[in-house]
Amino acid sequence: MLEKITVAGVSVDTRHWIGGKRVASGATFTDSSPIDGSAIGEIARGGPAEAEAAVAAARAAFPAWAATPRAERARILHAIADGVEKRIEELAVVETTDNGALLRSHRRGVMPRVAHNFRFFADWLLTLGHEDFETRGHTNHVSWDPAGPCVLITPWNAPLMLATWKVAPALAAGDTVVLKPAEWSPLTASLLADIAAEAGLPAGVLNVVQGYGSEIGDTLTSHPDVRRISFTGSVPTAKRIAASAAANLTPLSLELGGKSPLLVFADADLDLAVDLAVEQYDNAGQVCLAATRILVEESVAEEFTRRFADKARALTQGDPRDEATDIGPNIHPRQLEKIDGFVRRAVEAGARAVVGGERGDGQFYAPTLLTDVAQDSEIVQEEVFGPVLTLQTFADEDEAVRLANDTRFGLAATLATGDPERAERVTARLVAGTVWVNCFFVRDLQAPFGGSRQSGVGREGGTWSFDFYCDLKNTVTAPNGWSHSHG
Ligand SMILES: NC(=O)C1=CN([C@@H]2O[C@H](COP(=O)(O)OP(=O)(O)OC[C@H]3O[C@@H](n4cnc5c(N)ncnc54)[C@H](O)[C@@H]3O)[C@@H](O)[C@H]2O)C=CC1
Ligand SMILES: O=C(O)/C=C/C=C(\O)C(=O)O
Repeated sequence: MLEKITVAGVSVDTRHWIGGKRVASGATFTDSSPIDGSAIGEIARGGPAEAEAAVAAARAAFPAWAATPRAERARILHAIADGVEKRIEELAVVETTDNGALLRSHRRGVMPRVAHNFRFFADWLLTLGHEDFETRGHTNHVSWDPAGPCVLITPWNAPLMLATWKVAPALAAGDTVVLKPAEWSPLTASLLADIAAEAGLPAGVLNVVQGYGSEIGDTLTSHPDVRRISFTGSVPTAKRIAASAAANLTPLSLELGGKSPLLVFADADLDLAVDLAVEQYDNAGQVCLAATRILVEESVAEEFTRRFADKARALTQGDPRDEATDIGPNIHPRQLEKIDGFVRRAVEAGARAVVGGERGDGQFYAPTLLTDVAQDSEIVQEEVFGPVLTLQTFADEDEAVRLANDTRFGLAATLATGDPERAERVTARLVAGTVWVNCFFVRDLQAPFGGSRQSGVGREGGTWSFDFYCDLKNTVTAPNGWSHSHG
């Protein structure tokens, strides 16, 4: 196995990063590029031994990192952000080669957000107050104690962005980390380990292990020394992780799938509504937040569908490295099979493809809009995670809300309406972690982020991240040194 490979001109270490050292495994797996299916390189394929070593390193590093003053932890997080900013171009080209998402998005949006994740949580840490209050003359002092080693398991659709949402608050909180990136996009996590070491993060505070979740995951998630597990990915994997974590009652944060609705009311600005709908093809539909179920009021459905189809057909699908490309490939041949299976079964069940409905060359799937779909059908109820949207109509607000809420998910919802009172009424009735009104994907790290129902457990973002990654402690001190009062 080559210890270092060159990816789009960037040197990437293919080994694990454990206790401040590169560690190889006897076995490897092949990482391929979704752009053309070519092999990028052989990556270390970790198992229980590497998981044990990484947790041991995180455990050993914990006391010193937890005792590091907040201001120093924040300084190192800012230094990591500096390192990310210096290497935006490298991170962007490597990520695009690895997961096929648009290079222009990585350059201008995603990688700057990666740096921002570190800056935001570094700064937020310094604003976390010590909530002091009084009870019958006694003082209550609430402190945010570091919790311990955390296992962070992340997906392939936005690999470094989603990983650093977890890594940054965990490190800021004074925890140590074992990061397990997805096997379909392992590379930028390795670059992050280099950047963190260069920024002066002590050995063992951040560890990165590579490999298949099915081989390395259970040792990580059932480990008694692990104090927190944060996972983003699919519902079935979340259930396995939760079962494994149950052995030690390890607290979990789960950010899972979605089948979010876009509700278009007749009073909406229809051009805006169409733009919002077409935006759902972003990242080839591989976005948990995507509003994949378009619900349109009957009176404007025909006009909406016509305008949507015109826009969707004008999208450019192709090489994600080209500036002009709107939609790149899907991550893996297996994911493509899955997407195609969903569409074929939907069409067999009576759905009509108004736009797309078929595979393209290589790992591309045509942006697709399906109509004539039943509310209880698979295509309406299950997350496809590809560029496939459905369109249904509704007669009134009650029906819109009923359809919108009628899945097992509750991650997000988007409304297009010109009536602010309607927006307020409908929002109050929706089951969703985030609701956007006449906008989409406006994100702020201060906000709570997560899903209801099977879209997740818990919230991260701002103080909610510190609630999760810290052990909150209340210290009650008696006046004048002592008291036996407990009434
Ligand atoms: N952000 C999201 O909401 C995401 C949703 N998905 C959904 O999941 C479907 C399947 O995609 P997958 O890549 O198979 O997702 P997955 O949920 O299996 O993988 C996500 C991460 O979990 C790890 N993992 C897998 N099994 C594990 C185990 N037993 N213990 C610990 N970690 C484990 C993987 O290695 C990867 O790092 C997609 O079609 C999509 O519907 C996938 C990725 C992200
Ligand atoms: O970029 C964000 O703010 C959120 C992204 C979330 C996903 O893409 C996901 O988990 O799939």
